[in-house]
Amino acid sequence: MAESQARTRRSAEELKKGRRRSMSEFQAGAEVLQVKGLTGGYSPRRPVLHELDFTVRAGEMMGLIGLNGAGKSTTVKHLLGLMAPHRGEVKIGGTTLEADPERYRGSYAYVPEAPVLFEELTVEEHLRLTAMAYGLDEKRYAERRDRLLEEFRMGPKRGARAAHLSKGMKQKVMLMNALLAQPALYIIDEPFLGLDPLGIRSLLDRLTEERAKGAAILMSTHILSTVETYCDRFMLLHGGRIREMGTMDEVRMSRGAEGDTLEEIFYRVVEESDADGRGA
Ligand SMILES: Nc1ncnc2c1ncn2[C@@H]1O[C@H](COP(=O)(O)OP(=O)(O)OP(=O)(O)O)[C@@H](O)[C@H]1O
Repeated sequence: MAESQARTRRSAEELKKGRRRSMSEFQAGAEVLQVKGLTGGYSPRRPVLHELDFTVRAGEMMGLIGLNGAGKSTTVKHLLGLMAPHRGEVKIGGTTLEADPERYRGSYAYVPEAPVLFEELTVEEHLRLTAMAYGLDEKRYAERRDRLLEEFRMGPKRGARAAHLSKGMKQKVMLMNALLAQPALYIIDEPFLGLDPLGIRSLLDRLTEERAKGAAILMSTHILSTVETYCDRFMLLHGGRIREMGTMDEVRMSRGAEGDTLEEIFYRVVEESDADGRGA
């Protein structure tokens, strides 16, 4: 146990080196994520992403959708700074990764599709680690922790080690960590995998609340009905290109597709893109 606490402290110190930017530092509507001309991928000779241009503003939820292999995860890897652009740039919190790595990394929380946890740490130790890393004071930490444990129905598991949690519970810990930190930008990859219906509802309610408080949210998912209901705007990637972007109304209007669902628009865009030879 002492060893796990020491590890918690060490990891927190590592994370704390950065200057964290919370969403309260951003004006409503400010462009928290700015992507300009991003061309990138795994080999400079064969880019996967082509000239992506988009922003996510404070107080906005953007859905990132596309078929398997469209380039969603590759886009996210570029945003996280795990891959360098071949051309173009990515700014988070007003800075590129090169210009100010600490501020850049401190401005977002990332929730991956597959949970990444310390097997030996308990649920509560994970939350405490995040609180230490983001410099939360004890009072605020305790308030947010208790609320999240209740909302995600994880109270009974607060003392359980990650190794002993179910798949969905592990995912909940990742989400609770992000929500505890309250960053300027949430980058969330397929958040609903493994969550039960109550967990999905809690997450959507909380994301809606965070957005109302000024958070910017980029959410990649295959659940189109959720994008249609909850996201302010969406971008549809196909073959590493943005083939549609905007609000549902904007896209319907520009395509003359009044009354169409996102699913109908999605199929049409994919068919058109394949027909003109620019598909995946
Ligand atoms: N590590 C890698 N090395 C080389 N190419 C890769 C690698 N990972 C993905 N790719 C390729 O990049 C392209 C985009 O893949 P990506 O994982 O970004 O798709 P995605 O939209 O996230 O798909 P999914 O919905 O299946 O998660 C695909 O052609 C894929 O084969």
